[in-house]
Amino acid sequence: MKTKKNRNTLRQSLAVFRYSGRAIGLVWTTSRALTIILATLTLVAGLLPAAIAYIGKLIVDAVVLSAQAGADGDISRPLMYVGLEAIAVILLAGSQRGLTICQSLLRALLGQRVNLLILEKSLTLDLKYFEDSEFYDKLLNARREASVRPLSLVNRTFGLVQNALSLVTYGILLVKFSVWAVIVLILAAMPAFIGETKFAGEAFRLFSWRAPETRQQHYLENLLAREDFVTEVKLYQLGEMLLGRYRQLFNNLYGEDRDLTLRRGWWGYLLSLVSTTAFYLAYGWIVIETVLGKISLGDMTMYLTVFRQGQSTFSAALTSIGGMYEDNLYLSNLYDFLEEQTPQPWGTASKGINPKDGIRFENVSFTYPGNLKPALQNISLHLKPGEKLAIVGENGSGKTTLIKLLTRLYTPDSGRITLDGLDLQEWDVEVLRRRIGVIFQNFVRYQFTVGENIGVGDVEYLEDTNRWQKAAQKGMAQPFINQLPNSFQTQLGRWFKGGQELSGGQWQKIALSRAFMRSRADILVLDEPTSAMDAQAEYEIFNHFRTVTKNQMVFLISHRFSTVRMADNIMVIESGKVVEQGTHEELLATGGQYAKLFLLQAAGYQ
Ligand SMILES: Nc1ncnc2c1ncn2[C@@H]1O[C@H](COP(=O)(O)OP(=O)(O)OP(=O)(O)O)[C@@H](O)[C@H]1O
Repeated sequence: MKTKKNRNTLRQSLAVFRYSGRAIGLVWTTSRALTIILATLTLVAGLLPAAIAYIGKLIVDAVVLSAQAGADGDISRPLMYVGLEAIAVILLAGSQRGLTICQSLLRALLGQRVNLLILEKSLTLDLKYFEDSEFYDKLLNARREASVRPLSLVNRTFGLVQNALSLVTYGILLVKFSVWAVIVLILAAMPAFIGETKFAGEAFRLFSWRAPETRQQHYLENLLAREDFVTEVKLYQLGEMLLGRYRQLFNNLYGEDRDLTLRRGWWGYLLSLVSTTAFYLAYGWIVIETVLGKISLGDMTMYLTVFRQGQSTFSAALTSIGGMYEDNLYLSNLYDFLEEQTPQPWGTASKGINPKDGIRFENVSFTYPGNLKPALQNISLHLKPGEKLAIVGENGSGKTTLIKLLTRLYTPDSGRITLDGLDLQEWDVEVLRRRIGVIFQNFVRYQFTVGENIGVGDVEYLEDTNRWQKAAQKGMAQPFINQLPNSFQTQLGRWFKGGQELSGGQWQKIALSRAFMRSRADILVLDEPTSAMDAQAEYEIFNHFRTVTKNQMVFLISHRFSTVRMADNIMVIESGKVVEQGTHEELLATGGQYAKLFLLQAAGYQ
């Protein structure tokens, strides 16, 4: 039982090195040359202190010998040793300076590398991961300190190797004095070593548990300090309440921090007393042996150096281990994130079986992860090339979800969606997405120029001013863009110098133009494209709609019936199910849900 416990404690302590290998691997792949230099300098810096201590002994012994010989004494030998020590000290200083330079260079390279790894991984992940709070915690943990922790671990690992080398060589020098002294010193060092690893582990667990609270804190900071929230925070007078929550979170976290810091400091001090006492007992022993004439003055000088430096090397090693554990555990978070399972490999098809078939939904059902109620149930529809479909339904009926399935942001739980006769899953997702132009309700307002805000609709032509203009014309954005100070070159948003803010409707025109920018796309998805536009703009879009989307299949979601009428076919959904389908005239004639809502809205205008 006891041995098992001991083994566990040992394993826990050795876990310090679990991620060191990976961190070194990361450094190795980041810059081989720097890793080799770092390793070499570490070796030199680790071995030289013992060599210097030994030369010190040679100096004293040679001096004593020469002094005893009086006037005939040999002065050249002690002086040669002094020269040798000077060279060793110069080398040591050089290697330490070299280590600092390597670390500075690596800091920049490694920070960039790890950040890139994290961002590249984020790109491969499905939308569902970003809606999952646990995943966010992982992402936050990985991104927090991504630029410093890996290098810190490498520095500490190498630092520890350097300290260990020094301690081992000190040990070798000391063995000559007494094996027992070495054994006692090692045993006396163990409690401090184990204590340090234990507290460092605790610090990490605290750090991981806290991810949700830290995320809440970041969120509150954002609410209080970002321009998109500030209007509402001021007008609803939320400032004090939000600050109160922020303070409360800090106080809770600080309480835990303070406890751990105090315990760690107190125990660290107590346990290090054990090793210090052992050190000084051994030191006293050496003094006695010298007085008794059992060892030379040179030996005593050497042991004196070994003890002084051994003590400080040992505490440096302990500090390294303490920090290393935290770095290590940070890396475990990072790898947790990087090794998050990516979705199964996507299909590879770039062409369908029957290009004239268009899009079909066959009995498609879908429930969001974590929800009980399906968002869509048994949806079937068919859209031939060039046809326009409007989807109508009350809030939460499943319209946007249908679009998310079509754009393959989510995968149906049952049934299938085909494009040109081929299941969406079989399509190469890049090819598929190139065929779709889309504007969502919560489109992104990039803090870029007007032109780029439209250009992002087709990154291949991001900077193509001709295409910007054509898209802006289709999206009804051209007239107001012409009035902006720098036309298409006007910087938008307030984050960067000279940025202009647009109105809600103007932004929507930019977003609509962005969808039209994807002129090669034959599927256009418009989720509430005109909800913020004035009546005139909407009327004009309505008039030109058929011409500008002539060859495109269009999915149009709108609560405005004036817009809905643009479509060939209208589908009414309720609680995730299709309840009516037909042309505007057909649905009016049926006198169902559509007719009811249409008449309701029309009555509002009379
Ligand atoms: N990311 C999500 N995770 C979990 N549930 C979701 C998510 N998005 C939507 N839902 C749920 O799925 C249902 C359908 O939502 P959807 O966004 O498709 O509605 P909608 O018809 O587009 O509504 P609106 O007219 O308000 O835009 C709703 O009950 C909603 O609560």
